[in-house]
Amino acid sequence: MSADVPHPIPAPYPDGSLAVESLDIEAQGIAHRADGKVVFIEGALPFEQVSVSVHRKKNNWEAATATAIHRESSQRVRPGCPHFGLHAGACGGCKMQHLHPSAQVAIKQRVLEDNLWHLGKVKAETLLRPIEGPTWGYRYRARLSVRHVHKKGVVLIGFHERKSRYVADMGVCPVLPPHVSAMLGPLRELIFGLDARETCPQIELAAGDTVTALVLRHLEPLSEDDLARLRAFGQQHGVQWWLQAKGPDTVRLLDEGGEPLAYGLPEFGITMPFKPTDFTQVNPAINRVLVTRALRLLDAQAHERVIDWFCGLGNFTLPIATTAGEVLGIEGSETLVARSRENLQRNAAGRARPLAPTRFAARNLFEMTPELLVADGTADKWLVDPPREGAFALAKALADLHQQPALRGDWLPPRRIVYVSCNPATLARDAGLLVHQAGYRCVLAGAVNMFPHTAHVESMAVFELDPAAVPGTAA
Ligand SMILES: C[S@@+](CC[C@H](N)C(=O)[O-])C[C@H]1O[C@@H](n2cnc3c(N)ncnc32)[C@H](O)[C@@H]1O
Ligand code: SF4
Repeated sequence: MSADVPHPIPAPYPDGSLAVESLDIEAQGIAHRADGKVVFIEGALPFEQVSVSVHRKKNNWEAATATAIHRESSQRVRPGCPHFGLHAGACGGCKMQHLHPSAQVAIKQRVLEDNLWHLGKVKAETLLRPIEGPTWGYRYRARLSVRHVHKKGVVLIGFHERKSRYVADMGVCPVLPPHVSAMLGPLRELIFGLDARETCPQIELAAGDTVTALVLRHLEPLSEDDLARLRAFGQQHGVQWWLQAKGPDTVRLLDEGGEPLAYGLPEFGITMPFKPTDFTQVNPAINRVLVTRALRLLDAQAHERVIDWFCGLGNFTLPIATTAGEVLGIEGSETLVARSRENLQRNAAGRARPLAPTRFAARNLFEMTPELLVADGTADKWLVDPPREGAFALAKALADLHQQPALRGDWLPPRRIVYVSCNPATLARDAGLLVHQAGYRCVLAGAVNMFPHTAHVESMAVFELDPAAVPGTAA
């Protein structure tokens, strides 16, 4: 737990109730006792006066739950989902539905700034306006657990309950697309009616712009009757069934044919077909804004070479190829690299302005070295979009090359880096390396509300090379 405490600290009230000062990213209110002890309070919001019940005590902090709210925050709103709450059995999928969405975004922005400063000793010169989108019906990807509860004679399909491995009893889920939320009841009935209802532990949702795919994980072969039940459900609800017998490589379509799963980036005239287990961004509306903003910040020119690190299936690479002179996309998964090559071919045809020459390569980027970086060649600009672990080896190789010019030869570092992050802690760590050891300035940073109502913080930051740091790199 960490507390970001503004000063002066409001005193507790004489009746023992507490004055809530701020909120942490787990949506716990933060207050102080008279002796300075920090209290993390579930269900409390900043500027509220609350009574609490303490359930954990340490020397310098306590964990508590709000039992009464004596003065309510103007940012408190009615949760939009009946399964949201603090009680046992409440769904653990969302943490902040009781807080106005704009206040949620403000917290995420502050978490980003705090991380940059505390972990990287970096302060962005300018803060980007946070990227916001729809707060409901946004979640086009989800992994739902399935349990047959004998005692109750039901099948549950949902996220886990708060702080528990039990599956929440979810009748609806307003963060899922409305047609998927409406399908949860019939889906429970379908699985309950399967011969294999004991051996299907998970359903994965992957929705594209027009196709909704469900991947059924099954531990035993499915009977012909079960396959017929799945087909009938698919036809009735407009669902494309995929089956997964073992690992992700075993995923296959139940019935070949039909429209491919795909999402569009219409601003760039690009369509991206994908398989339901490929990495795609969870929130397609935010993804469109994210890609457009990243491209605007990158500002790739026709004479420039750009490298897209951790490129996935080419979500940024192909849009970059609409303006840049040459693009290289590098990614760890061979499957995604193969898919990105197919997507390049598919999108290259029939364009008024041809896509720039674009290559893809598969490589483990956690093992990047200065030598490998030099071998990838000079690029004017980089787009970096790593997984939660961040891009430490990449930033470290850049720092090593900065500090040991003899390793560089003719190679030059990128003048600009647009870094898209799904973990502010690793972004801050990498930003610290870039700014303090590789000759960059952090010129912009801002939060991206990819997952409204959750504690998840996406963000982006832009780094500019100080031309004085490396001769020959002025724009
Ligand atoms: C946040 S996703 C971004 C993908 C893509 N830029 C997009 O927007 O869809 C991170 C990507 O990093 C890839 N990845 C994870 N670990 C990796 C590694 N060690 N080396 C290279 N790529 C890796 C994942 O396969 C995934 O495609
Ligand atoms: S994940 Fe869905 S069901 Fe769970 S609280 Fe959020 S909106 Fe409700």
